[in-house]
Amino acid sequence: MYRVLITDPLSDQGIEKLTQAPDVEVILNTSLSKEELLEEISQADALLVRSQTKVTAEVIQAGKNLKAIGRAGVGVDNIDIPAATSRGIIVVNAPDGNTISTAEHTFAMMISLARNIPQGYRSTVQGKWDRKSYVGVELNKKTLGIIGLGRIGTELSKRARVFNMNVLAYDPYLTEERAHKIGVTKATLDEAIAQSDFITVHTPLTKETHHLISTEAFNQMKPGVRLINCARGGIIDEAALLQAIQDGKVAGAALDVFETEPPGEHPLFSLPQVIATPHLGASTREAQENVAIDVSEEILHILRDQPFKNAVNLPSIPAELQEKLRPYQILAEKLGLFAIQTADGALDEVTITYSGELADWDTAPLTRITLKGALSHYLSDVNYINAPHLAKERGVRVTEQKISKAQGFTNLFTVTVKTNTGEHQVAGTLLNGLGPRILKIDQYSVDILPTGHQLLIHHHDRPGAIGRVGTILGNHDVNIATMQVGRKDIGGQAIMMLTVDKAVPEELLKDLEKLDEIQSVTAIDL
Ligand SMILES: NC(=O)c1ccc[n+]([C@@H]2O[C@H](COP(=O)([O-])OP(=O)(O)OC[C@H]3O[C@@H](n4cnc5c(N)ncnc54)[C@H](O)[C@@H]3O)[C@@H](O)[C@H]2O)c1
Ligand SMILES: O=C(O)CC[C@@H](O)C(=O)O
Repeated sequence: MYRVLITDPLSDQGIEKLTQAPDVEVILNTSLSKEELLEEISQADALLVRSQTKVTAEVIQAGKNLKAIGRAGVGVDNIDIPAATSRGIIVVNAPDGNTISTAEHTFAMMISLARNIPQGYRSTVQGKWDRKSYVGVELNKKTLGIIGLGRIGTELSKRARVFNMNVLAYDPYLTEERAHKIGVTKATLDEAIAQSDFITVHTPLTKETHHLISTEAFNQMKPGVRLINCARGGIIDEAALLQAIQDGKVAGAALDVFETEPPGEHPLFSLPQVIATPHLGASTREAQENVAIDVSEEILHILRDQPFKNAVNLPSIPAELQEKLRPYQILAEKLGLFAIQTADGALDEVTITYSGELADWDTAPLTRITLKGALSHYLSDVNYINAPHLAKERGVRVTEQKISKAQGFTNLFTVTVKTNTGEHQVAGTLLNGLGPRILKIDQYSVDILPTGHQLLIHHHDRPGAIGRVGTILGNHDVNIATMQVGRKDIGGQAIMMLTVDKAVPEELLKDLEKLDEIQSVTAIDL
């Protein structure tokens, strides 16, 4: 039974997938103290939040069984992603479900700002009939600068065009072709800032976007410009905005998000030109249901080891590629684990060479899995999420190579591990209908199923060597399931590769090493 802890209010219908799943126990508690959260998370397999719960490194550390953190929404700034990644916990969000709601809210904020609707409402319900103070401006023929033309920015641009606005869009990833298709003018940041009557930001909050709109930007703006932020507090510098409104440069601002939330008695609220909502962008019945459904499905898929798509701390893999790569996963992991066990010393480098059809695909997911296989020999808490991070932390270089020819096979997968004592290579393939096989250990050809307990013996090719090895295994009551021998030259260097029915005891290895013709013996567990 998987325990899924939900600590922020989510739509009841949205989480039905979880509450009705026979293999899931949902613990719903939206008023946990920090201590209670640390206690509850220690039992949970997954955590589901909106933006209220701060999923800090301490919380993540306490989640001993935690496999996934789901964010019902887009922004994951309340989750310590590096801490989750280094613990191998998958973080998923629901990036699509609240796009329309947030674009509509932004549009509502822009119209409210243009027409002083909140100010007019307040005055009217106070019994006044003040029509002079609230003269607004039309959106028609005005220029709207959109900073960040992602999902929400794009939806907003469609609505702005219907209102006959000229849309200037700045986004480092925006191409002329896409701008043309959407019907906006691609602009530089300076152009969007200097030429717009309304400016709205729709980027994530990052190092680059923190205070992207600050004093320098306000200085470049048209007098009478109006600003909207329904993305993240901190993209607009609030102190600089306050000054720009007081200086008369900015005619108004509509804010749904703040540098600190809740903002309390913010100095901006004393200005009549500022309108505000309490982070309501995604607060619609539809959006909340959508994001809760999306993230619940993702959590279920992760827990059940099924494909999922919205991981924030993993590169996204198209479903078609996932299907192609799936059969190679066992081969990748086993080759990594096999290769590392053939090597002594501290691991410096892992090189994965993809040949044949593999060379044409994005093999990054397989590289992660191979690395997971290799590192799991040393580390207990490694998985394919944290494997690259753990390798980097330990100074292990990881490289991929691609070769179109696969030596007569449809595909060939070679793992080379370099340690401070030498270099070892193991190659394998996926045989159609037969599954994974190890085909080469260093320069020796073999044909082994990558599973179970193996013994790799380097020896001199001498008569009787195989018999003596067999006798020692028999003396230790270890049954040989399969045996293969490979050699370079008659009477030269050779290997024996044995699959045995149980783990090889240490004394057996010592007895084998005593034989004259044996150079090295390695027990390999796959
Ligand atoms: N107010 C709310 O309730 C609410 C609801 C949903 C989303 N959001 C926030 O809205 C923002 C946008 O969400 P989205 O779903 O459109 O995200 P998105 O990822 O689809 O779009 C973000 C865009 O910003 C662009 N970008 C990144 N850095 C940039 C930079 N330095 N300059 C210009 N553009 C840059 C990216 O290229 C991308 O196109 C996020 O911050 C999200 O957290 C707020
Ligand atoms: O949960 C919310 O209401 C806020 C969501 C929003 O900020 C997001 O990033 O998706």
